[in-house]
Amino acid sequence: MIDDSILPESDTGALIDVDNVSMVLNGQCILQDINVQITRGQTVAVIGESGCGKTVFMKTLVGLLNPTRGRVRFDGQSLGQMSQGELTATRRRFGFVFQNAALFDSMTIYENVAFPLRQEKVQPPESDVRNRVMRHLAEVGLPTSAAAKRPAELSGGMRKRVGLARALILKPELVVYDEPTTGLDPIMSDVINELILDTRRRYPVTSIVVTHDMHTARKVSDRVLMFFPRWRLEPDDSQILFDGPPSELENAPDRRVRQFVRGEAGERLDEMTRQVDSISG
Ligand SMILES: Nc1ncnc2c1ncn2[C@@H]1O[C@H](COP(=O)(O)OP(=O)(O)OP(=O)(O)O)[C@@H](O)[C@H]1O
Repeated sequence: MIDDSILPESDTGALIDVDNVSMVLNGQCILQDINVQITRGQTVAVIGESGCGKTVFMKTLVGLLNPTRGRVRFDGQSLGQMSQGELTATRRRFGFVFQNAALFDSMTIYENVAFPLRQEKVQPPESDVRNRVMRHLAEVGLPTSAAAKRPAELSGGMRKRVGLARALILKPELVVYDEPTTGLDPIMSDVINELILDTRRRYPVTSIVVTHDMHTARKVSDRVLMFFPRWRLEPDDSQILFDGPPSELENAPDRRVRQFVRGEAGERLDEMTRQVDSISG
């Protein structure tokens, strides 16, 4: 890994500045020369076929993975140059909504939502914790009676809403949603989409939404990034095939983008058939 302190400072004013990032994992180049600036208040959907590097990109953005090359800056500060303490403090400005909600099974819903508050250096009084937990549960449309339950007693959609309440309780500046609607029926998916929009209406949060759900990408985002697997590109091709508003996806100049958003396999089917043929001899 190169020392990013030797790179010239050029603050772009973006909340997140992904500056020429490449990532090699197990000898395979997953991300190459990625440049993305995300301004405060934007909701960015990250789309692309399975294995193209969406999750690796998202983890690099929040400092869970260190890029092999380049740097990521949050609010002008390079994540790679932060001490562990600074990184932990910065991550407290992020909220994570995980695909499977990632709740603690042994804790009640109340304690799950209160969890980030319990990690604060200065513990707020219990009456304050209670007010905040109950308000956040109400904001995601969960009844008061849910507070005493355990995650196993709730439906998948309810658990996702608990995960959202927990992610928002510290009023994060950045919220990262990992497949927020996967596994939900269309109505519950739309409830989650509305909650994402509602959160943005309530305060100027910046959001990254990694999703396979084109309805979600179109509905909640004001910007879409479409990644393509690095190994299927020519060396000089950009790995981001689309960067623009969702309204322009349908008529994107790149055929691969149009095929993806319409759910058409196109030549991918031929490619896969050829791969199977070559394996089977
Ligand atoms: N920690 C890791 N170590 C080694 N390889 C990894 C690691 N994480 C991801 N990869 C590889 O990086 C590639 C991209 O993975 P990633 O999870 O980012 O894809 P994705 O676009 O999020 O896919 P999906 O939509 O299926 O979740 C895959 O080939 C994966 O095997």
